[in-house]
Amino acid sequence: MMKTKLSEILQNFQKQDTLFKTPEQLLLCKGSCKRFRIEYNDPSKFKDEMIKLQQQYKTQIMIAAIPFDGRTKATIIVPEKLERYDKCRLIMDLQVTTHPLMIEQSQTIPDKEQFSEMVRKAINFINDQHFNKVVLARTLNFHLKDNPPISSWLTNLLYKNNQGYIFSMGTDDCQTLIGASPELLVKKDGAMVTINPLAGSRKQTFNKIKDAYLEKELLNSDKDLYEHKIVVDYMCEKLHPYLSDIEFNQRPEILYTDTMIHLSTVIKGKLTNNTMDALDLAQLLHPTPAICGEPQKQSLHFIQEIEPFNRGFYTGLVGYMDSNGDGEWVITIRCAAIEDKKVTLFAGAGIVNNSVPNSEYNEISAKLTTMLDAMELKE
Ligand SMILES: C=C(O[C@@H]1C=C(C(=O)O)C=C[C@H]1O)C(=O)O
Repeated sequence: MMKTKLSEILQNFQKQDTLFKTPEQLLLCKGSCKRFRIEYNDPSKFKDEMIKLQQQYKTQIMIAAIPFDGRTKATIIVPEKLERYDKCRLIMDLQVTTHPLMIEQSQTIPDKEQFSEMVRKAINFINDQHFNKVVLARTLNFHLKDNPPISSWLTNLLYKNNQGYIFSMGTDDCQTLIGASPELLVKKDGAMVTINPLAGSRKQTFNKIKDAYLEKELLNSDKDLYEHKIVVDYMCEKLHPYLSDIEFNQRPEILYTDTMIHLSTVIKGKLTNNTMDALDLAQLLHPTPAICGEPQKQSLHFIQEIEPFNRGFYTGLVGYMDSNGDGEWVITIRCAAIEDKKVTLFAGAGIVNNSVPNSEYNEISAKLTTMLDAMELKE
């Protein structure tokens, strides 16, 4: 079997190219592709557009980035030439690359005080029974002196996140979306459907004894188990009409990322309705309470009102679908949006009635480290 070095694949990777790596395979589109920006006000219209493009260009695989909400257009990539590598064909020969950055300006939006105020407001709304959970986010903004070294950052993300879903995609002529998400929203492979919600988090300490303690603490924390259960219950309720033989453990498991420890539940089932494709399933679930809230409508409205920025692609979806309707969609977290020399990092945390503003702020700082580490920066 011919093997390929990952370092060779990444050579000359440009900000407009597309890479999507799952734990099993890597999709790559270097050079020419067709890129479409499509309104996302109405998910079913977006779906129609995607199918139309698939038929028009007779393409095997389409890659797309779907925004958090209708304020941002989605991006569909129709590759002219797509390379697909199975994991077993890849030689993981990457090394951390160092690329010192000159930062002209940096800013946290919202700042600590504003964020704490947002959390307190959310808790008031929860106590007044407007919703049970809401996910609030913050951003870290950098203005660089030079063009961002995207291929170095991508190399570092790939090096450090062996288990995750790594992506870099030109979402517009001058925009790039890059990140390493640990969260699979949905995978469809024939009739088999897998979803893997995460919710409930601790910052990894990299000390075995302390991390083992944190694992235990997470697995026994009523607050985190409740946050997690809200997501699992929502997923099961949404999928129930379309899946049979739904299987999952009643108690969540532990999942490690490069920086975090999460509660995780793998849910598997068999599609009973063979007209549903991977995008239908993703749109059925998005936005989940792992990144929005519960109930969806009220928490979404709260987020749109209170967060002092537009999430754009953050907490949206990135993934692919093939001409059989199979594909994988992951939640766009642990990511950055790059526009020329401006880089915006995003992260969020689930708020429930007994959340503590300072802990949520720190949890977000920990989540931001995935991108900061790749950029060799500190908050
Ligand atoms: C919202 C984010 O992460 C989500 C929120 C989590 C939580 O609140 O515990 C855990 C994983 C993700 O579902 C993020 O990383 O930005």
